[in-house]
Amino acid sequence: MQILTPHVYWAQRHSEIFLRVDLSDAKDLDISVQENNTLQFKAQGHGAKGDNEYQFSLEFREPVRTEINHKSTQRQVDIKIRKQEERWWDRLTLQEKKPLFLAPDFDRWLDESDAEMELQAKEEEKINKISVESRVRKDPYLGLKRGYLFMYNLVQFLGFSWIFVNMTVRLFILGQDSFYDTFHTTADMMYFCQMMAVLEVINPLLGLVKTGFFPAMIQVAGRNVILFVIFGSLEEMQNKPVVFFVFYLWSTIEIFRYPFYMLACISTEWKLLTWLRYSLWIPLYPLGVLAEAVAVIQSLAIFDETRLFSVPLPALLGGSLSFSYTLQIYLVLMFLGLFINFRHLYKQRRRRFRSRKRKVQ
Ligand SMILES: CCCCCCCCCCCCC[C@@H](O)CC(=O)SCCNC(=O)CCNC(=O)[C@H](O)C(C)(C)COP(=O)(O)OP(=O)(O)OC[C@H]1O[C@@H](n2cnc3c(N)ncnc32)[C@H](O)[C@@H]1OP(=O)(O)O
Repeated sequence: MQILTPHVYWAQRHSEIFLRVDLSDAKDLDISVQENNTLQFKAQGHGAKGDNEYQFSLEFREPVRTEINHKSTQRQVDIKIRKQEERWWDRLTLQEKKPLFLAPDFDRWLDESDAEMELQAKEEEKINKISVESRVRKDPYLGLKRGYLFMYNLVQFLGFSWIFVNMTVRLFILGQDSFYDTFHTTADMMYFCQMMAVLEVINPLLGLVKTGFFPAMIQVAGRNVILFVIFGSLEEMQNKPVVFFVFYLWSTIEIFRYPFYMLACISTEWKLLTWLRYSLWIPLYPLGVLAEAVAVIQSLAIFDETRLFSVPLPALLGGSLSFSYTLQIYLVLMFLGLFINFRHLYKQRRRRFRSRKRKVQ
């Protein structure tokens, strides 16, 4: 009886061999690797010579493991065999002359260097997976932390947007007249947002964000002195145009900063928003500090006059020490704070754009 041989296609990787046997609807498969390192294949199926029994054997170039992985589909039989040693073979069979029924499987074919690159990519993928998994495992509260930060940023974004839109609309409708009652129309919301902002000092302490504690403290304390001490406690300050400029400058940066953080919480980035977050402060920060300094200077005479927060002194030293002296020291601190935070933001900007450039390369 004539022995029919199917067409067999092969490809290899460093650790395994793939065989594709061109036999459709194969049944009664008998596939094994014998002790002499030879693969024996026998099956009933539809091949080049119609429905028949087909068989072949292949003595491999180097030792292989005896366990075989195979899958029969409607079109073919796929066989995977592991090499004993992870090594690239220069041919499949021990005999130099290639059997006639054997051909390269070009769908799977890789030469040695491509296979090495594939191996490397797989290794890297494995390492990445392990590092992501270990990060998640290390921090079981990651979802909770991100959820909290997302909500915090959302609330701040809504608060500052309300202030910004309210002031802009009033500016368009009332023109310069809107400068004089900024405080009465927006102070409640600003109080709320700035009280919440205290969390921005606590968050880095709890390790929730990578922000430095000092820059955040300077920012929050600096604004709260202006809001609660200068504007909040002196009615005479509340209808001055400077309130408009201070609130407008604060809210302009925040309507970009908080959405940027919200996106960071869901590992998303919009390039334009990132650029605005890390660029707008360049003009806004000095202008903000200037407006705040004007507010402090305008308040000095009022504190002298009202003696609010003045420290009682022995009669010999002349009654009381006006709070305006403390504010004069604070004015110096403000410019020191401006310098520290300007440098911090400049570094953050460089880090951000440098790492983005590296990612693009
Ligand atoms: C007791 C005595 C006190 C004396 C103080 C006296 C000095 C007073 C001087 C005060 C001057 C203040 C003037 C100021 O009020 C004027 C103005 O504000 S004018 C308007 C313009 N202002 C600004 O542009 C400043 C805006 N503010 C800020 O940018 C921040 O508050 C600041 C702390 C200055 C810097 O932010 P940060 O360090 O957080 O930088 P990053 O945004 O790059 O964030 C670093 C990474 O942390 C992640 N992060 C941070 N916060 C969050 C959050 N809430 N949710 C999620 N993620 C967050 C962020 O994504 C970064 O991560 P990654 O590096 O992975 O991207």
